[in-house]
Amino acid sequence: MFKTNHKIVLASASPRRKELLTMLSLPFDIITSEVEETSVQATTMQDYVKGVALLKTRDVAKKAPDTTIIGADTIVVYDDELLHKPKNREEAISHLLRLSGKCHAVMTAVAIIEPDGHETTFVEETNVVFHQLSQDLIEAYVDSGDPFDKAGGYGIQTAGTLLVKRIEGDYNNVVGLPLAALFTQLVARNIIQFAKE
Ligand SMILES: Cc1cn([C@H]2C[C@H](O)[C@@H](COP(=O)(O)OP(=O)(O)OP(=O)(O)O)O2)c(=O)[nH]c1=O
Repeated sequence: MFKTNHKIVLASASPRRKELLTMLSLPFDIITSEVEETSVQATTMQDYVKGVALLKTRDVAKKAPDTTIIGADTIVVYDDELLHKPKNREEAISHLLRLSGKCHAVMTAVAIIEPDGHETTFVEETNVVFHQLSQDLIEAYVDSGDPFDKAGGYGIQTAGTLLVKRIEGDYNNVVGLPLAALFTQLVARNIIQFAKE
């Protein structure tokens, strides 16, 4: 469907991002970054998440010259607060209790760094409304182990889908990579083209 003459690297250890990028049917490698995400200072959540995505992507760009690097970061924001990946059972339960019956925002920032150093960043936002959750459902879900590697403490693509009443925006953005918006940027930057037969 598409073609590229760029060597593309995904700067992510997330299996979900790998799966989503695979949907473009273009070859890419994975190189993960080792940066400390907490070092980013920003005045808005959008700037914060962009800063983290850029930090990871720049770190990988240093290790992989002559390539186009794509990196991302996903945050869950409720009531102007960041709900990080839960560190333990209590924190996972507390995140889900807070989100129960309410609407929160999932923001994913994407950074693209081209071989000449050109940087593109953007943030995509999806609103997610949770059902009113019972304590039994919250505990059973937390005890499944699913929340711990995920921002906000749930995965919409796994059993966490049971928590979700509705969403407004791109589903893939919640999973970790707004593929349609990324595609638009890759075409606009002429990194990928339509492969006409
Ligand atoms: C809200 C939500 C988050 N997540 C995941 C997406 C991200 O992988 C993770 C947020 O953590 P990130 O720090 O964005 O990503 P990561 O640490 O998994 O991977 P890397 O930094 O190497 O790219 O939460 C889901 O899988 N489903 C969901 O519904």
